[in-house]
Amino acid sequence: MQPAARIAAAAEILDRVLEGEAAEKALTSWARGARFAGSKDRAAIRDHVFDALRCMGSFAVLGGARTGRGLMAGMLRDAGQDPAEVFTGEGHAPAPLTEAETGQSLSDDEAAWADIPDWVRPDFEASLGLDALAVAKALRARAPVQIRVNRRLSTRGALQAELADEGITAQPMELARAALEVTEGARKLQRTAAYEDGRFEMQDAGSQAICEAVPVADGQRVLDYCAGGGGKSLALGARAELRLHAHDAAPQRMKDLPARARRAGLRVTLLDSDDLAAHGPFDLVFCDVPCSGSGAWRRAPEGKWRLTRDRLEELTAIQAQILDTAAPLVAPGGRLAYATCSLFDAENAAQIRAFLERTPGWRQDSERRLTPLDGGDGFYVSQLLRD
Ligand SMILES: C[S@@+](CC[C@H](N)C(=O)[O-])C[C@H]1O[C@@H](n2cnc3c(N)ncnc32)[C@H](O)[C@@H]1O
Repeated sequence: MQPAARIAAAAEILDRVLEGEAAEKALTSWARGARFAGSKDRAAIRDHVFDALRCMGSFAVLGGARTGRGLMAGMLRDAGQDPAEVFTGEGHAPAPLTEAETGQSLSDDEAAWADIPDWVRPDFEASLGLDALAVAKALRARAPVQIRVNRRLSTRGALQAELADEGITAQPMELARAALEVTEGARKLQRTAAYEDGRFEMQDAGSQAICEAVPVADGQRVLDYCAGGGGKSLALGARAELRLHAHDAAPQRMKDLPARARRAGLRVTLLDSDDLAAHGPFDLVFCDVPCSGSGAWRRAPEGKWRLTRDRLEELTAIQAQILDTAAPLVAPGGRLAYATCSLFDAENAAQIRAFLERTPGWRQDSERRLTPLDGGDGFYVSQLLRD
């Protein structure tokens, strides 16, 4: 496909996303009806769609409309290209832009704020303080690809060399001891023997860093209370001989975890809600709670535009309830790690303050907040100790 035809396809897919269809679904159904598109075409179209979702506010202004065409015209203008050169109507190129589709220019700062929904901005600025504008700018860019070396089975140096043999370039990161950032060949990662054999996992370095911040020791009984696919379980289990247990309110989310754990050389016991108390108490309960996902808006940009004030309030209520339910599962002297991939105080420090106020017998041991300025996604972890 010509570059202009890819832009036309992305515009068509974006129109469906703007009507409410999930981006992944819209991309898949488009690809099904477009057998002529090769893997490079599909990857380029996907990049256009996700770039537009990350920068939907600014691209709509630059392109003159919050439509698939407007967003694509805005994307081209943002990159310093004249959209008229692409919107020619020739072959499979999109039709020429109309007068109504003339966009306005934006400064870098204005573009960054246009890409934070208006209702979010006050909380965003209050939570991030002097970093707010820089973080808003960082959220406009694609997320880097980062992996976690499974230090049970390899080292960063050995894995770096192994990946280099497959044409994949990766650099060690400071943010986490097991993190590598992949700068070339990322699309090949999940087809390598190193991946098949569990020598690395796909995991953002911020996510790794908050797991590394939590101390673990051989023999400890550990519960990953909101385990989902098990990213945190696997990261914790790679560091010590733990008795690992995983739970999720939606148990089907853990369906791949036993196989993932086996590949990583670990064993995890899956627990239903009714079995938790019988298997407790635990030395460590890790609560990677459902949240706004604002720290990961580079990776999952649809969430930024779909989040509402009501949903944020619902999430903070669920988080409080998880803290209240998980805390009694911690043994006396044990630890509860509360983690989010949110940038908002309401889901982070304020949530912990409220828990400590209503729950005697607990104190905060430490707290860490990361933003995309640290090199990975935004994350928060508070570690609480039970008397
Ligand atoms: C942030 S995700 C977990 C991601 C996972 N820990 C990982 O690293 O791959 C949050 C998870 O919490 C689960 N969840 C939602 N409400 C819950 C509740 N009340 N109790 C336990 N888990 C819950 C969701 O089903 C979801 O899988």
